[in-house]
Amino acid sequence: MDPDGGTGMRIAEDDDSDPEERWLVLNPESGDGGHRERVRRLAEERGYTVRETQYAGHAPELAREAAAADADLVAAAGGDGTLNGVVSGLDDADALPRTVVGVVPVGTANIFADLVGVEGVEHAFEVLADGRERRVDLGTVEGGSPGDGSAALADDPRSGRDDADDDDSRGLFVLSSLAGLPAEASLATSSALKSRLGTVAFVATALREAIDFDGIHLSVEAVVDGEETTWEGDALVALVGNLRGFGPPRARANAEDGLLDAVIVERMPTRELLAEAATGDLFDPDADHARHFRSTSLEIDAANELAFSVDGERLATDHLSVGVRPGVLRIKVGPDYDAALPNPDD
Ligand SMILES: Nc1ncnc2c1ncn2[C@@H]1O[C@H](COP(=O)(O)OP(=O)(O)OP(=O)(O)O)[C@@H](O)[C@H]1O
Repeated sequence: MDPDGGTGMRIAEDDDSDPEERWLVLNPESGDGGHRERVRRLAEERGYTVRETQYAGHAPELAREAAAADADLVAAAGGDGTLNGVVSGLDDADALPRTVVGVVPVGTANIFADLVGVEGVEHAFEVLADGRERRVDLGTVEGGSPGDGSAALADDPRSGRDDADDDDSRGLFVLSSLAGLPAEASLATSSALKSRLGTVAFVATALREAIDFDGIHLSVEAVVDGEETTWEGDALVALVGNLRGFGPPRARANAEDGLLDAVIVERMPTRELLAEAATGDLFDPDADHARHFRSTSLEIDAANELAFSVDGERLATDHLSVGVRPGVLRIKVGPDYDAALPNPDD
């Protein structure tokens, strides 16, 4: 028998499956908070189910709701923290393979959106409708000894999770995890300052201002090309990037290579610090005081508990295991994504 039975059933089925289930998780507090009505209106006009975060740490729960509703597309309207929350919630629900993620940049710095070629709110909705899908890596972090409760991603009560205790010290990152001076400064500094200076300028400025920073004593083990590499010493910064624009283009992490880019800026005499910060060489892998590893996993041990910034959220621990899950995040990107992607061989 003709599978359509001559009734046009096939067409009807296609029609049923055609409308994508689109969700938008909207953080009304991101950035200057003035975007709420506009973003909601743009989303509702386009058929999105809109859910607003009511408190810090709510985004993962809303993303799990979206997954339970079989959403095909979940957009995060906020900054990098909101995107991280959405991705984490979808991962909790094992929904990453069947869900495309997007970002509507209304946060303070919107680093991820910039790096995937999303230029603003209206543009974000165009990209969500017509943009290409790419599969990018996700970074993973685990702090402290598993289950010892010594570390927690702040502001993330992971409400509604049965396994909250076990997972408190674990997390994902789409951008980077960093410790040291910029993390301390970034976690402590107002959004307004960050927004005024932009990330790289902010880091350089923080470094210039904080010449008294004592550094952090770290030992790092990284697996590079299957071989273990170690580094121990006093660092100003330890940065593990998945997709991040620190340093010159060749040092920028490529989120599609299955590798993490770690840069350690060693503690250095003040005069040299000022000179390198002024010329923007601080994160150049060829600079005297920088060490660069392209690696699949890292173990970072600190002498004392440190504040790591994981996509801008705080994780306090004295031991961080960092890993990568290649190509697990399906993301909508803008036309300039390829230009923003580094060529690691440049
Ligand atoms: N309704 C809410 N009230 C208070 N805090 C919230 C609320 N919803 C989310 N948050 C918190 O807001 C923070 C995330 O902010 P997000 O990173 O999205 O924006 P931002 O900090 O303005 O921007 P960026 O990360 O780009 O600098 C998270 O710590 C999250 O838990």
